[in-house]
Amino acid sequence: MTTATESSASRFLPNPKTVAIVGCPFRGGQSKEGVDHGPIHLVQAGLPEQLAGLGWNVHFDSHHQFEEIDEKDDPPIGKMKNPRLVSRVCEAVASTVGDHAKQGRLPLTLGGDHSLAMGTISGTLRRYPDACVIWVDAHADINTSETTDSGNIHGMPVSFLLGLGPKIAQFDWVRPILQAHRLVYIGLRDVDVGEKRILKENGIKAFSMHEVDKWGIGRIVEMALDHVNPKRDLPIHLSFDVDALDPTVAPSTGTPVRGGLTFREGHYICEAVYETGCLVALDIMEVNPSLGTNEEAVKQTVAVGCSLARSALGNLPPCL
Ligand SMILES: NC(=[NH2+])NCCC[C@H](N)C(=O)O
Ligand SMILES: [Mn+2]
Ligand SMILES: [Mn+2]
Repeated sequence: MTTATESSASRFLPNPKTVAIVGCPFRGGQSKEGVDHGPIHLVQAGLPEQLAGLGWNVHFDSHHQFEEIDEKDDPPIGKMKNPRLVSRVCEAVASTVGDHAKQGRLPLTLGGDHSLAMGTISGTLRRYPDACVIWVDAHADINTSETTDSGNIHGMPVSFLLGLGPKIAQFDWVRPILQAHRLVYIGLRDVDVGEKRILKENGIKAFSMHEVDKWGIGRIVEMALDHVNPKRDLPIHLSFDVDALDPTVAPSTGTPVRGGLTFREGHYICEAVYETGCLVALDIMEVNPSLGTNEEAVKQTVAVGCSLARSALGNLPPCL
């Protein structure tokens, strides 16, 4: 018989395990309204209580308060929209996430748009410099200020984390940087031309939906782990954009792309990462309760955000 404590062994977290929920009501990395309400809905749906039910000490006081910058004081830099705002918000998130990690807590960041991962991953790397990143997404989010078409910074956090593209003074704080071989993608299916070139030039490993179809999700997660964490002894930051899931599974998100992960494939990734005992930080991003055709779609997406987090934090299917 496996008890909750036995099955929750973690290589990096002190016992009893503590999760710090970092709610980030932020939308400045893209232009659609509503994604800033994502974290509020996830918490209202009972996520803190659900994690407590899995045996975690749950740290959650309130959502992150961000400074505001008037739009007229934040003109685009090149094509990049809201650059100063995004930079300052992510810098604040980096120190919050980094501090939680230094206190031995697992930061669970609720987005908000995916530009926030520039902050969350920077924070993780301050505590765990050898951490690897598993980025689950329909998109590569690796545009630079030069390759972006949209100008939305939620399509660029990875390039900043890797130190790619032109140096931009406002983002000087993004340190330490992530090494390309410590990053792996799962779920890609909408990658811009410039992004494809960047992935190739930097030898970044990516498992698109084509490979998921070909190998099945079990093999894919194994191959992804073999790439970034061959001995299963490095800390893992899992950054999960809910648009990695098929829009029939997670409809309420800003940039849905058909042909995505099934409900089980998405949850399997989270469960398998949990099982490594190496998870040190988790992001659940891009839940937008203002989008989706009806109330049911919103509820479903919020519920899926919560269940992905539960799976990554040890909620294995009942017979396991
Ligand atoms: N985090 C996301 N949902 N990113 C979508 C990015 C879409 C597109 N590649 C862009 O640069 O704008
Ligand atoms: Mn995406
Ligand atoms: Mn994303």
